[in-house]
Amino acid sequence: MKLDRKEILAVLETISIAGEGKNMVDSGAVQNVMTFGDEVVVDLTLHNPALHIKKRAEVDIMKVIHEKIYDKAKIKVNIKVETPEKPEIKGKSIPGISNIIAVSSGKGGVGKSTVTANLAVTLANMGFKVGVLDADIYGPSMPIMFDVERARPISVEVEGKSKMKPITSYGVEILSIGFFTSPDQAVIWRGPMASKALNQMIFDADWGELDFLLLDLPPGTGDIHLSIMQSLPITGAVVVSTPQAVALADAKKGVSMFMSESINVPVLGIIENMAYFTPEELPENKYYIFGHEGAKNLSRDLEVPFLGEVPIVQSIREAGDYGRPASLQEETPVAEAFVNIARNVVEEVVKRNESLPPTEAIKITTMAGCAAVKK
Ligand SMILES: Nc1ncnc2c1ncn2[C@@H]1O[C@H](COP(=O)(O)OP(=O)(O)OP(=O)(O)O)[C@@H](O)[C@H]1O
Repeated sequence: MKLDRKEILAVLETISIAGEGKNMVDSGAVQNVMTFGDEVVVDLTLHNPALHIKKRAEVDIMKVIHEKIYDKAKIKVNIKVETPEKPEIKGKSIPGISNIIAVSSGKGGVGKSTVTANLAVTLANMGFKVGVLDADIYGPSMPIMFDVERARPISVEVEGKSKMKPITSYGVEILSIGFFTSPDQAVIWRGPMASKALNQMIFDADWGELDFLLLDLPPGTGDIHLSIMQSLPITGAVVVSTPQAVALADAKKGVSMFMSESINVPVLGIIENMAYFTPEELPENKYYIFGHEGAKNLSRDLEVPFLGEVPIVQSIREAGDYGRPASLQEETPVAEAFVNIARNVVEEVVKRNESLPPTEAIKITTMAGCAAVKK
């Protein structure tokens, strides 16, 4: 059987590289196709070094040729990765902080702060050094969730400089924008103001050595996020969503914000909160009141890892209000859910650090009209 190069190109025009809109021929990913009898060699250039994207491209090419042209074709796919020059500036390195993980949600109220607090204590219990920076300027909730509402960070002298000392609770170092405002005071933060305050809480604080600094972002995808990501070298982002369609639509926007070319923060994965309701006394009974596996399906569609699910449990809400994250109650389904999520997050961070260079603070180049960015 003699394979025809043009026919091969035509079928490759029906598939695309994950995360790219155009088909792989029009996008320029297919550099060359050669045929020798029943053999095909496809040279592919990708811009994303992620292993799963390479694998998926290879599998798709083989499948489409086998299915549509010749089922016994011998196919070889040569993949070259060319990372495009990114519009990034070197971020100030933060001595001692190994990984900054932004926890975000497209929609408010989906449990982003609850997930951040529980993930933090779980990681700390696993032996990691963990900090939480509560950047939720619209409603900082870490002081309540960690029962340190009245605490005020003190200033300490570090190498001749005065630094803010984070508050420690349940083995986690915490700084919150809420420590500097009174609970009933409405503070209107503009992007640059908030990012200045956050910068101080990162660079002028005595965090010590941290394996993970979790950043509890405000909900949404506003210019405040761009300001924050412009000034901090974020390792990766985690997106929290509930399963219902309205939340998923916003989570999708959140993921695409991080993945957009101008922001380019790796998405470590999606966490499904309030995945199902389970009565404490009957943990086997699951009621999918907000829909079934919505966030899991979204992560499959967007080709980002699914990091795990958290049920709706009364004790999670009570523990949040009481100021002792629910996952501290060991050997409960909630604690197990967070151990699973924490393991997946660590695994994704390790993978990310192996496959990509350190994230630098991002210079936003396409922000015409955005109040947060001074040109
Ligand atoms: N899995 C859960 N089970 C029960 N209650 C939960 C769960 N997750 C969150 N909650 C509760 O839902 C409420 C909102 O959660 P949380 O404040 O974490 O949301 P958020 O997404 O951070 O909100 P915001 O938009 O203010 O940032 C809280 O009362 C919290 O205790």
